[in-house]
Amino acid sequence: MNAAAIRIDDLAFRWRPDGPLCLTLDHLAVDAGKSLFLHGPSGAGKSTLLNLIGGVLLPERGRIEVFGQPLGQLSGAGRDAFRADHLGFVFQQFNLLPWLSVLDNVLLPCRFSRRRADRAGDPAVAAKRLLAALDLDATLAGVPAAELSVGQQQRVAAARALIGRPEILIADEPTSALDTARQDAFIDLLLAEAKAAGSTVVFVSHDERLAVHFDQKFALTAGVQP
Ligand SMILES: Nc1ncnc2c1ncn2[C@@H]1O[C@H](COP(=O)(O)OP(=O)(O)OP(=O)(O)O)[C@@H](O)[C@H]1O
Repeated sequence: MNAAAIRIDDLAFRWRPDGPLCLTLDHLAVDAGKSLFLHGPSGAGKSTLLNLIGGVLLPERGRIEVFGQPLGQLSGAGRDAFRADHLGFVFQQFNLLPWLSVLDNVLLPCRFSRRRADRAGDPAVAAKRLLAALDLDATLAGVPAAELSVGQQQRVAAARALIGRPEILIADEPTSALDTARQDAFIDLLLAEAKAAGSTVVFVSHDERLAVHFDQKFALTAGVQP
């Protein structure tokens, strides 16, 4: 059995057909249930690579498989459904819907994916459990996301990414707004919940100090050859 959750071979990506190469990568594999720390300087292509793994972007060359599914073999709609079913995202700016309550933000993936809703069991119960596990006060569940502090938004974004136990959890610099002690505490909570959910983690940061929390690390370097 192929235990790789993510497998990338011979990848090349450019934003415009006549533009420079943005990213090249010979090989990267992450085993199921493991955590990968992806680092590199600003502009090295970290967010671009996450979008390739999520099937939001397609490479010019190469192969990306997620749990044995080559993303390039799926249609656009197929990749959207695959992403909703199997991947949870924590974005750098969290991307919460400000007018929705904390609880409704966490429940969003269950609206877009029947599979995520089924795997959550009772989604509202699962959402409240995740919020508690991520140290968010239960009294905030009904509060609009717009009224939260940055640290609270981050925990809601993490709960939203984890609901319905996605096979892959992707986090793009989710700690950059926090001080060092709170970064470490948040990463520990995130990894503990990902482990409980059985999720494979890809975590991006330019701050290599954070690598100690993860099973595996991979560096992207800026400036690939055209
Ligand atoms: N939508 C886009 N269209 C064209 N070029 C883009 C687009 N998004 C990013 N780029 C370019 O691709 C390169 C890689 O960007 P990317 O955001 O992936 O880097 P990063 O390593 O995540 O950087 P950071 O740490 O600053 O977030 C940069 O040169 C950037 O200017």
